[in-house]
Amino acid sequence: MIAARGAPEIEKAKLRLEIAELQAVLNAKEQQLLELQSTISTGASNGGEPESKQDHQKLSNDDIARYSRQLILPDFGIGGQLKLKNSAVLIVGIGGLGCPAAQYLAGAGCGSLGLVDYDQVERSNLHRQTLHTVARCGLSKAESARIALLELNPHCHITCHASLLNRFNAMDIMHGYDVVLDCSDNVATRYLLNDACVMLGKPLVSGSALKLDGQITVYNYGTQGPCYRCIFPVPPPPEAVTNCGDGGVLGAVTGTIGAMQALEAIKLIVGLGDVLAGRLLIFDGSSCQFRNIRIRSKRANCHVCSDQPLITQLIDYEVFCGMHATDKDNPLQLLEPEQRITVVDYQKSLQDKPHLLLDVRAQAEFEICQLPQAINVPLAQILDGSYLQQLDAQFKSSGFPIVVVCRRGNDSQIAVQHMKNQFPEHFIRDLKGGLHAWTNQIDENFPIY
Ligand SMILES: Nc1ncnc2c1ncn2[C@@H]1O[C@H](COP(=O)(O)OP(=O)(O)OP(=O)(O)O)[C@@H](O)[C@H]1O
Ligand SMILES: [Zn+2]
Repeated sequence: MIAARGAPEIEKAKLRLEIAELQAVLNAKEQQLLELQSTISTGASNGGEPESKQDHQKLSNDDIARYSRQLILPDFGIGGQLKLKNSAVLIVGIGGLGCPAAQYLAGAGCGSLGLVDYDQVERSNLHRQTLHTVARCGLSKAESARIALLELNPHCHITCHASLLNRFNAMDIMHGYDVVLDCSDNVATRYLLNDACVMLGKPLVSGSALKLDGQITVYNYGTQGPCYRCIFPVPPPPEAVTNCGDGGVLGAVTGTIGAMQALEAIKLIVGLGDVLAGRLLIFDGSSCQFRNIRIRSKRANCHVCSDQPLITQLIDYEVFCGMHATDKDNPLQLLEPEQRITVVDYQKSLQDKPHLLLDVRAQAEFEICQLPQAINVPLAQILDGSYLQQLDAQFKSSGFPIVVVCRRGNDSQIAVQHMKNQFPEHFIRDLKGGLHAWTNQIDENFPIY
């Protein structure tokens, strides 16, 4: 069943990745060299930290030529450019938001950028994560972004943190930066960044995007600016949260919000315009409308930013939110092992026999790819009972075994659990690991998304 992909293609991809990895090592060495050179000239070491304590007093001729179009802006000028050159910005998440944000900050001449991401580049990132490339699939996102950013602006000092930001490393990583950008994709990281920014007294430029919609605001700005907890004292229930991997997103939407995050960071550093604090900008990409809504000011009894905070050190945010901070290896474990069937067992013992294969993904996903014989019944129709009424009639006549499949084997478990309540005696199994397991274990030519 498994068809081998062309050997030269695999060889080519391997070589491209090897080149990218070597380039990442080379960049890290060049960065070390620059740091050593600056240690020799200043007599002090910054231990690989951002050069936030830099005090450039002058622009070079290269700076003047490079930044000329923004230098002539009356409210920006030499003073603004020098502030940017002496600034350090930390970007958490080098994905759909973090890539454009980093690109505009490096391009504008931000002196130091810190890039935090635990993940590696995947093909499904490329439509929106504009700093990564085909050749760098498999490379750490932080390293991949550094390669692209140094090509754009070799004067930018870039520090890569290719690890998960958590309560143990956050204060250490964040303390040297002037502004933090939340370009992450999960609630646990949002609370972590908020609390750490409040404790460290740093503004947090927070962005999010899903489907065709986006939002951006600045938390913890000045004495009156609310923090994330002032607005959301308690996390949402896990089932109310959707990420881009499940809900989908258009790259131009993350690009819009990421670029605006860079703009707010530049305004904060330079002292330009009205910072988007105490307001939330909502972007509706489908009607192309921006709405600016006022959000509440600081909450007098906020657990972290009030005068008598209850939270004075970082907590376990995954436990607090009941959600993971990573989307890696977090499969739902809802069913007992005997209520599930592996792709190998399904293929061997059931696929060629009469059975009902229900695919519970949304119709748009079913149209991308489907297993032979699969019938599309989106999860919502199973949960609202509308499909089960039909099924009841079919059961009485056929009694066929039922297998339920989805993309990764999470929704299929929810469907099986629901159906089992109605038909406890019937053979109903969830296809363990879903279509991803099918591609990985049965047919590598089956599309993966
Ligand atoms: N606590 C964290 N520490 C480091 N990186 C984080 C943390 N939380 C989220 N991220 C990173 O933030 C980025 C969010 O970007 P985005 O949602 O566009 O990417 P993605 O996870 O690659 O998307 P997809 O869901 O399509 O796979 C990801 O690259 C993710 O690895
Ligand atoms: Zn608060």
